[in-house]
Amino acid sequence: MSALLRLYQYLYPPSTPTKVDGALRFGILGAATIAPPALTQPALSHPEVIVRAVAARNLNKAKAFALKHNIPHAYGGPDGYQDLIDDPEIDAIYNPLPNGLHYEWTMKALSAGKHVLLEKPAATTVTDTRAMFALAKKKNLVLLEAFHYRFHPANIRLKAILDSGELGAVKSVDAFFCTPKGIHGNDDIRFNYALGGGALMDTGCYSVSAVRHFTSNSHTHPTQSSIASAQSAPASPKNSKVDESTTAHVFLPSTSGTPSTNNTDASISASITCSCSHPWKYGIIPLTMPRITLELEGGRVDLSAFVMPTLYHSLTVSKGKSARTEKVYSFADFPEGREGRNGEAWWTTYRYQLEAFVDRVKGRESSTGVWVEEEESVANMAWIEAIYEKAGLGGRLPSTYVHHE
Ligand SMILES: NC(=O)C1=CN([C@@H]2O[C@H](COP(=O)(O)OP(=O)(O)OC[C@H]3O[C@@H](n4cnc5c(N)ncnc54)[C@H](OP(=O)(O)O)[C@@H]3O)[C@@H](O)[C@H]2O)C=CC1
Ligand SMILES: O=C1OC[C@@H](O)[C@H](O)[C@H]1O
Repeated sequence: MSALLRLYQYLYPPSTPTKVDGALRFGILGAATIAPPALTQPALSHPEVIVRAVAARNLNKAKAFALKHNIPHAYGGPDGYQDLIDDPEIDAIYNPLPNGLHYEWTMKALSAGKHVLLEKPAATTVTDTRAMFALAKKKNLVLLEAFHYRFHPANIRLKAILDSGELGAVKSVDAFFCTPKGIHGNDDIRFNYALGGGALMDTGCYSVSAVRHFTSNSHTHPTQSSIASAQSAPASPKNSKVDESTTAHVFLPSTSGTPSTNNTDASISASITCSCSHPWKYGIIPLTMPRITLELEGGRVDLSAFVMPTLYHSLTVSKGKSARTEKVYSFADFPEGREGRNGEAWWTTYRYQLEAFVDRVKGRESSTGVWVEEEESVANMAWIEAIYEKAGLGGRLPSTYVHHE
């Protein structure tokens, strides 16, 4: 299937099934740019998902968004977000608010008994991240940090290749994800410190997540010696705590789950590059596509477009002079076949993620076999905090919201 056909089928899903009884009814907090690709579009092809309402600070904005995306209810005004959360016909909240508001509104949603699909990065601090998961646990609710890339078969296949031992132990990893200069305006949430902005928070959180996941260090926290170096370029002198770009070189233990105590030969060397304002090559070519490369004892693996593999990606395994390239758009592309796993080649990372989220809420085993656990979200935040400290920018502002349960 070609990239064009996948794009067409993404835009016009070949099946838009009738919603079943007991479908999960979502409410969206904010008429955010990411909400259509991450939720309303994937919901079209999911028989168990209904997007019931959207809330925006301005009611007219909410109504326009609702009309455009075929959402039956809109909330607005100063109480709009809370009204949406309190709607008894809503079971789950999608939270794509600015990072600095993730904690407050996730706590409020959980408090009201709603499951939460929470945009990345989970919050601005480790403490706030832990508190959200503690409340979810207490309330027996599902809370997922939306690291959508993890649910796509291309990334699942990459992890399977690494875990198979075919190439031996990982020696180093390099993860890159940037957005081109000018894509985000100066008033974008990404350049706002009070709202949890910064490149490491934005695209960098994927690279931090990916280097940890693919080296089997999902639960590993940083130690004093694990960040070898980190440099951040502030967005502007006025905006000196917001990084326009960050590069970091870190060490991860070569065995899963054992925190690194020093940068020994046994450590995996990882490099992370992110930017919200990456220069265009020759002024016209945006060299910003996400990519991850792992060097192992017996070869090398490259996955292009690891954050957005649906339209096109390339998973290349090189051993000495030989190389093979795999394309893994659905589980049917796995060498062993799909083995009862759901998915179509045109499904985006968000669609696979939605499948897993619904499975989890319904108490079913995930058909993607993937989940982003609480401890992974907490550890990711810890690495982000530690890299910012090393780069001299200090941590992000904790939320000022005080939750009373
Ligand atoms: N999973 C993914 O691929 C992506 C995830 N993201 C994540 O999603 C979140 C939103 O990103 P994005 O959609 O690009 O951002 P937008 O700026 O488009 O949306 C943010 C929403 O937050 C609301 N909001 C509430 N308070 C404020 C405030 N004080 N200032 C600005 N906005 C406010 C606005 O809602 P209202 O409509 O009420 O005015 C707005 O719609 C971030 O956490 C980001 O990291 C972003 C892009 C891709
Ligand atoms: O999560 C994201 O993915 C896509 C990027 O363009 C965006 O800046 C980031 O928020």
